Amino acid sequence: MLHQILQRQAAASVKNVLQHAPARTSTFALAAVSRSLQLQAQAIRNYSTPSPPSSSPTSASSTSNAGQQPKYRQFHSSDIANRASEVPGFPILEDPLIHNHSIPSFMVGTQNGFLPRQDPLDVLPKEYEVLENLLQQMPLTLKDGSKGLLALGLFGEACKSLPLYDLSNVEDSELLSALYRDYTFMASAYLLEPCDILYRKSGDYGLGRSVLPKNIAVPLAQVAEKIGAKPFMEYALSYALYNYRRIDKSKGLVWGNLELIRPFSGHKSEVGFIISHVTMVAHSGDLVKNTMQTLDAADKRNRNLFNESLASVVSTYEKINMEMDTMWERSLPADYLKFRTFIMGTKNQPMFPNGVIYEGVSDIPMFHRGESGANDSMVPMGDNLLQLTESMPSNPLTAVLKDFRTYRPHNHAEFLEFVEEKARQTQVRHFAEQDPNSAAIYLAAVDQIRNFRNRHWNFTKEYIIKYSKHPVATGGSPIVTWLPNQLATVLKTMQEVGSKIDASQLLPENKSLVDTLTRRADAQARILDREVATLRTEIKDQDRV
Ligand code: HEM
Repeated sequence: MLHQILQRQAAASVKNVLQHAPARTSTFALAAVSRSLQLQAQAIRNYSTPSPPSSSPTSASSTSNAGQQPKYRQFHSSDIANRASEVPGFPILEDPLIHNHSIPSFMVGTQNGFLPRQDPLDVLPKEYEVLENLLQQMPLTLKDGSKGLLALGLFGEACKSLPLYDLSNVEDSELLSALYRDYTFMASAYLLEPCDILYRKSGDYGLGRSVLPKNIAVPLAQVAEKIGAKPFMEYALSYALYNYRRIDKSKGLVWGNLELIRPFSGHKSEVGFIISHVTMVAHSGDLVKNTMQTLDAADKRNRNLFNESLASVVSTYEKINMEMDTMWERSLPADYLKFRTFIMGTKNQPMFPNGVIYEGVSDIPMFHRGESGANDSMVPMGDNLLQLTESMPSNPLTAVLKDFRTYRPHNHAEFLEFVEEKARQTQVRHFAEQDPNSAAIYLAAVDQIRNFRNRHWNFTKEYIIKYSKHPVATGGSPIVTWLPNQLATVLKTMQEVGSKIDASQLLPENKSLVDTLTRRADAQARILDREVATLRTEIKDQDRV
């Protein structure tokens, strides 16, 4: 396929640039004692803002701030400081500290990347067995092939048997993460059960339940506050990245060795959909490492190291994009809408015009975006490193992009902010553009983000728009206009960068690389404009965000 050939050409040419570059003059030093001390202070600042003392979950006042961004509980951070690598200004774990149960499960690392530090806890302890059993009986199709509570329309009724668990004494971060995942599954299944029933009958979603009962709402708000999350299903903290089990514990996070912990539907395509995210994010440790090296090289104005590090960013994104391409066969387009209902949100969704009241938590209705890959951190990291975020148009669609960045583990959000700020300070794009062959690598890196977003736009057309005229995606963004807002910016950046490169200074292979990438960006920009114009006439409310 053309795009794969072009990808390979890009990688080969980037390698070529490097082969012709003078030998490296410095190496990236990962650990420095003085830095470690600063990191210790930083880590303690990041993780020790104490939360207010928790009281009984049955008291409304104890969790009344659950709709806002909660405070963070006290974490013991000495381990973080000792095992964090030298990075200019952000503690990144070199060692995921898998035995540590007092720091957050999600912390950016060079091994675990954006995945949790330890594999998710797959079965709840015995004291939560009613919750565990409900979740086991919940999916549309159970493991033995029989119909589960959601298929029978009995889930809401069955929830009445759930005790009001008091989570005020739970401090173990692994257990907190599992409880958060499981209560968010309970909440989404409960709120969206009527929509799924109607959708299966008529293709319409109707209205969801507007009150979350206190035996789900209170413990959910409580656990969300403890881990610093919103009290609603999230991409990383619940549905996708805290929802896999290794079949053989000694083997890697690869397709064939992973199964799902919590399905909504139990359909093979749901497994493929979720696990494909995990196998992509399994490469994110390298992405973090290479991103940090690129920032460090730009900071030091070390051209050779910059070229080498940015080329490694390109090749890591290439692996991630190749993994993404397997989605087509792991999760079939015609199946997607069979399980998608349950990952919808309560914000910007016609099914929840008045939001949701969390009984026993607050009388003010809450609105939350639904689970979405938009809350993955790999592309936002690339956007920030390559300074694409600051090129996004100033409009309500870009405001949605920024809002999505608050729906992720706190440490990921802080890391993204750090990368954005550091890239701005060191002027990554400008530094790349000062040298034509660096600019060629920069263009190849932006092209990987294009590759991701373009395939992704194809997914959206083939898995969703082909089968549904519902105007908003699971995260609450307008289905036709939001993704193209970002893809168009990427294409425009490629056109700009490509047109400024002095071709006479390029290695011969890079001449054709730059030419091919720039021309393709031109063509895609024209096609995208036409597609969006047509789809806007077919699907309503595309200007509403
Ligand atoms: C069948 C496959 C997929 C479909 C149909 C799909 C659909 C969507 C849709 C409709 C959005 C718009 C945001 C919203 O939810 O409101 C979105 C955003 C996003 N998704 Fe996916 N997605 C798929 C797979 C993936 C995978 C495997 C990843 C990998 C991490 C991913 C990452 C993203 C990202 C990063 C965004 C934000 C895009 C941007 O910034 O331009 N998605 N997705």
